[in-house]
Amino acid sequence: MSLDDLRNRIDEIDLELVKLLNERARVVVEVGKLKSRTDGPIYAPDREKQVLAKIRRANQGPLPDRTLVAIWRELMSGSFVLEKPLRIAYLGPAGSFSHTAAMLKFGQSVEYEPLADIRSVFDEISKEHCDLGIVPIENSTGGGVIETLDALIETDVKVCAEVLMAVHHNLLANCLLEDVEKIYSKPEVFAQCRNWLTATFKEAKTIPVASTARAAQMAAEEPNTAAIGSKIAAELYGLKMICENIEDIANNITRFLVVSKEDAKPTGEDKTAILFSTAHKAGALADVLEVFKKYNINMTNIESRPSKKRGWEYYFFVDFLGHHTEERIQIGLEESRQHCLQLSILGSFPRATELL
Ligand SMILES: O=C(O)C(=O)C[C@]1(C(=O)O)C=C[C@H](O)C=C1
Repeated sequence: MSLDDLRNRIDEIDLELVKLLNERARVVVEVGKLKSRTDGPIYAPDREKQVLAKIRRANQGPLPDRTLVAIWRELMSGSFVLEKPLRIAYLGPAGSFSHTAAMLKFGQSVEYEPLADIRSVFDEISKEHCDLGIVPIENSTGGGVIETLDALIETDVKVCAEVLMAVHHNLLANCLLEDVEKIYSKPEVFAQCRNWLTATFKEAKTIPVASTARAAQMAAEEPNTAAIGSKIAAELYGLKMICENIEDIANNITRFLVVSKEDAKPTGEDKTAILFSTAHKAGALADVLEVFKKYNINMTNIESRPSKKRGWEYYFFVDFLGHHTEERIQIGLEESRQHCLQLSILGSFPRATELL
């Protein structure tokens, strides 16, 4: 076949695809009507997981799964607009890693709300000004994100999904490396680039700010100043990437949580996040973990934060495999409660198994 023949065939297929996509969209409109009658949440993380798993199973190539998943994510982004335009809050300004994670997860068709700090993301959900929020919770090099952990203690939002994203840091500036006197970034990012920073600079001052995108914005306005952030932030704020991939560990992954007023329905491959506090006495945490062992509750993360109410009392954050509606987990959590001052379920959500 000639090039023209092949292109004619592509044109025919494209027209069929447009028809099919709109046929799908008309069904989505019906789903939206049903949900508005039952007041159900628009974002259905369990169904999203099912749809993407079905697409992967059906794929016989030559397109890679990754391409089809990206297309279907964009389709579902369009579905939100047809059902109810979603507003998604993230730690801004535009160009932050949270922004990139949000765009990869929820696509181009939804509305995004950049906020000045992580706590504001939680507050916007609590006040129902936004439908969903996306916040970093832990990084494979730097560990837990304190602002997110504290906001989970202090607000009533639920966790409905998680997202894993590879994060690469770059030194962004409009001056030469040897002229850099000040570096702005998020404290967690300095921690992820600690060895590189000590090896590269003797004198440059590191100054913590709320986000990497804010750092880039500020660096663009001040002489002899750099920021550590993403390639996207460099492009948005007119900075050059003077050193690339400066993270100490190349495989640097951040886990984000999607927060909302409701958690997710079971998918068969879920995680649950809980928060509990124990009294300051010997073996208090061990007693809770003993119950987890008894009910085969398999933990995937544990973090602690001071209670800020009494000295040496802590809140513990635990993630484990399974959904809180499973009987084994319900019984296990009830028994755990007896060893806690307080225990709350932050939410169950589909387990993320791939990078975005
Ligand atoms: O099935 C739903 O609940 C939908 O909202 C439809 C749909 C889709 O386009 O397939 C949209 C977004 C996701 O939340 C999951 C599914």
